[in-house]
Amino acid sequence: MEVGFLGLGIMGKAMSMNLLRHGFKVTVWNRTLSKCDELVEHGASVAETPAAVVKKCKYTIAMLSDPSAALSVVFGKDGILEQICAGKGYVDMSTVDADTSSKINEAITAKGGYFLEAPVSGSKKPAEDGQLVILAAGEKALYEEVIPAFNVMGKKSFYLGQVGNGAKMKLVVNMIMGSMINAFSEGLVLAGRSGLDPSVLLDVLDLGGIANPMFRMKGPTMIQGSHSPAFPLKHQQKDMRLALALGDETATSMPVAAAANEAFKKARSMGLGDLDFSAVYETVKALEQPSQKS
Ligand SMILES: NC(=O)C1=CN([C@@H]2O[C@H](COP(=O)(O)OP(=O)(O)OC[C@H]3O[C@@H](n4cnc5c(N)ncnc54)[C@H](OP(=O)(O)O)[C@@H]3O)[C@@H](O)[C@H]2O)C=CC1
Ligand SMILES: O=CC(=O)O
Repeated sequence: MEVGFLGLGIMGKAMSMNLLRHGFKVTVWNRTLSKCDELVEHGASVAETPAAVVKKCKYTIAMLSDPSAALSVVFGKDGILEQICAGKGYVDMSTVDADTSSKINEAITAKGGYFLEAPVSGSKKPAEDGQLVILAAGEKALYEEVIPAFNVMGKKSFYLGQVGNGAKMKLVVNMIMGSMINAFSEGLVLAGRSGLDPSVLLDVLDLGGIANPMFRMKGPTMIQGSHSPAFPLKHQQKDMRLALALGDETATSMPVAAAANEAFKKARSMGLGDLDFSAVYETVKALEQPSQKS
């Protein structure tokens, strides 16, 4: 199967590498073209523009940072719309909001193409291991045609119906995740300031009802103050912002998520946006320790 792949960041690189490893013929494009070199070493072809990828491939997958990147690759100069036509499919796996996905869907289908949104749950390591959870919505026929690619990139694919449902599901999941990492950060700092060993807290958590892979994986490096980016904090803050907007639309009160978003914004203002989202821990550590007397 031949596929195009747009966006070779942390996720896109790992996902397209998996496709190559499993025998797919892959044509890649990245805004910073030099990032294509490593994929070429593993057998990929390169195209100069998104339009050139679509011209060459029946199916094109995108994994881009945010709504503005997703829109510019479709609507911009040399973008997807210049070449999409009947018989070609476009699958956007970026995390965006439902409005962005719907705009892209309308434009692609107006040209006769097929569209599927398919954001993913899982980070750098699951992407490398082909263990993502894929949240697809849109054209069912396209979903069925690209299942062989999803099976290589992920461990489970959900088909969620109309365009927008994939985006919404992803935002709900990341809203929960972003709130959890904040509560976890506060717990680690509280343990330390209470004279407890935070690494013992990790062991206690891991044996109880709130044990989870995120605490298990991130806890030890957070305690060391190491936040090498797997999921960049700026993207987690984007997801909180988009989830809160979904909360506005649906009149859903989310005070916990709103507080978590403020913490991520604070982290960005401290220059931590390119680090892993676990760096929100540093904002809690940076808060002045209240005096014991007051
Ligand atoms: N990292 C993770 O753990 C996960 C991330 N996601 C989501 O996946 C998406 C990608 O994440 P990730 O790979 O981590 O992000 P990165 O920041 O590593 O990569 C972002 C990619 O988007 C490209 N890009 C940014 N702006 C534009 C633009 N205006 N036009 C064209 N290309 C652009 C970048 O190109 P360039 O190289 O030129 O900058 C790069 O290829 C995001 O939506 C994120 O929320 C979902 C699940 C997990
Ligand atoms: O979007 C991030 C993830 O870990 O999933």
